[in-house]
Amino acid sequence: MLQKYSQFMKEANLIGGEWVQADSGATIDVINPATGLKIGIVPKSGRAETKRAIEAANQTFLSYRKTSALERSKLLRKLHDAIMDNQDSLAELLTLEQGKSLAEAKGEVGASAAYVLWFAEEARRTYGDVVPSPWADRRILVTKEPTGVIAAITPWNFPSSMLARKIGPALAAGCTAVVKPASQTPYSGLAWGALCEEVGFPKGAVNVVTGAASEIGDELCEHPLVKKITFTGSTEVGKILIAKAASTVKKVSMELGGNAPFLVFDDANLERAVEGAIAAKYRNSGQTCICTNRFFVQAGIYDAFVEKFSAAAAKLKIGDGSEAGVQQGPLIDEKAVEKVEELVADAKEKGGTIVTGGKRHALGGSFYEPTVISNASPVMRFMKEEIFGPVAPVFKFESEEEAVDLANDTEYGLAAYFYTGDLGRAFRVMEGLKYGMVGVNEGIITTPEAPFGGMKESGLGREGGHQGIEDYLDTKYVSIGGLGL
Ligand SMILES: NC(=O)C1=CN([C@@H]2O[C@H](COP(=O)(O)OP(=O)(O)OC[C@H]3O[C@@H](n4cnc5c(N)ncnc54)[C@H](O)[C@@H]3O)[C@@H](O)[C@H]2O)C=CC1
Ligand SMILES: O=C(O)[C@H](O)CS(=O)(=O)O
Repeated sequence: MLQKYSQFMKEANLIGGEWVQADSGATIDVINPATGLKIGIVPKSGRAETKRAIEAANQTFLSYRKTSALERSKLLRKLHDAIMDNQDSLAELLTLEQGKSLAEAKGEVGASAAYVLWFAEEARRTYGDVVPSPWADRRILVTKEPTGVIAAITPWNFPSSMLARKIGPALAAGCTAVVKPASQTPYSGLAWGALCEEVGFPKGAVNVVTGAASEIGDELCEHPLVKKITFTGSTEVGKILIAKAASTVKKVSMELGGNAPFLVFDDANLERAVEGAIAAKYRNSGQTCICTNRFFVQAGIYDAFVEKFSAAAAKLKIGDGSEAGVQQGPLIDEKAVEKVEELVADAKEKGGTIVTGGKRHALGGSFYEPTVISNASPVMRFMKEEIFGPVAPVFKFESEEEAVDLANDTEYGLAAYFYTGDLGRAFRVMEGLKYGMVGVNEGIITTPEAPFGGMKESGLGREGGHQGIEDYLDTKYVSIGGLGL
């Protein structure tokens, strides 16, 4: 039973340090995906509220940018501690609005804190350069300065950790932020606003606005005081934002859609591959941008893999994420289930065999059975379309070259995984895959120390790693003469 979340359930927007309602008084209902019941409301804000949030963020930026790196680092460490001190409450809120199991929600909150801690440390390492001057009487400096007001637009599938990957580096660099969480999962983002206030970030450093996505998005993309758009979500929306941001030449970071391949070679450790496959497919009920979308298994190990993988998938415990032991919750909404049903029907029409699952769960609502489909073929929609659900199509391949070609046959390039016991094959395949992130004999790879991001139409920029803060800094070259040297 969820009992601790209410303290963070903010039903208002945070603008310039004030918790306010929409100008019109309009609200949006927030629904628990597990029950279909309303859990609360949030303001339906629009352009006017967003404009005020941008202006508040800019006013605060004028002073916040002058804080020392050490000051910012200490504030971020306090934010890390506050998140961890409230991990259970924040996890309950996350499960309530998004549906994932409490265990996964706790993991996401922990990951959020880990990203904040990483950028607390990175805040003090935004080094510039002193360059040997070509002129005897001049000195050359290269400095790093905070970009300014940034706009962070986040998805419903990881409403906390996706924000951490944006707010963390922004505040570390000396930027201020206007955040637009997904309307399906606004409370985690609003809780971030409350936590930032609680630990002492100045009023206006973090502003959180909920409401009509396109209205808020247009204001964020068009307002001249917003210097950067950082977005996590679908490639379709990412392209809209890139185009709109062009009008004022804003910097953009885009973490977009995926179509992850998972290759299993005959020489793989089968038990390890099955364990990695379950983790890489069914985390968050398959609703992650780096979930495996296509399994490619070499002919010699195909039947054994399908048998063990489907048996493991069938054992997953399905239910309301707030219940103890639940491993897979509901999909986010009815539309998501209908998309999954379409893709499964297409596969069956084109010769796919349902080995386990393949239909809505007996719990009803937006629960769907963990599904494995064998005899998958490249003519199926799975090959090109992101499933974003607990369905695993398993394709067979003969040669290493064929596997890499099949894996790369997509406009996406976010994450890829493969299992092999052969070192030479590991390097050939790692270097042949056109993806921003590759798991070798591992199905879970995300960590703050590493740069998260994709190639091709999976995005621009990186989040995490030492690269993650660079997107929030501007480089300035200074040539100093008249020194009488
Ligand atoms: N590359 C990555 O790290 C990740 C990518 N994704 C991708 O996101 C998708 C699922 O998440 P969704 O939230 O459904 O994606 P979405 O693209 O529909 O929405 C993402 C965010 O953009 C907002 N939005 C939608 N239209 C907008 C507009 N015209 N202007 C401004 N904001 C707008 C939404 O309200 C939400 O806050 C999948 O394609 C998934 O692959 C999700 C998580 C991580
Ligand atoms: O939204 C997502 O899919 C996340 O990027 C996945 S992860 O960062 O939690 O691995």
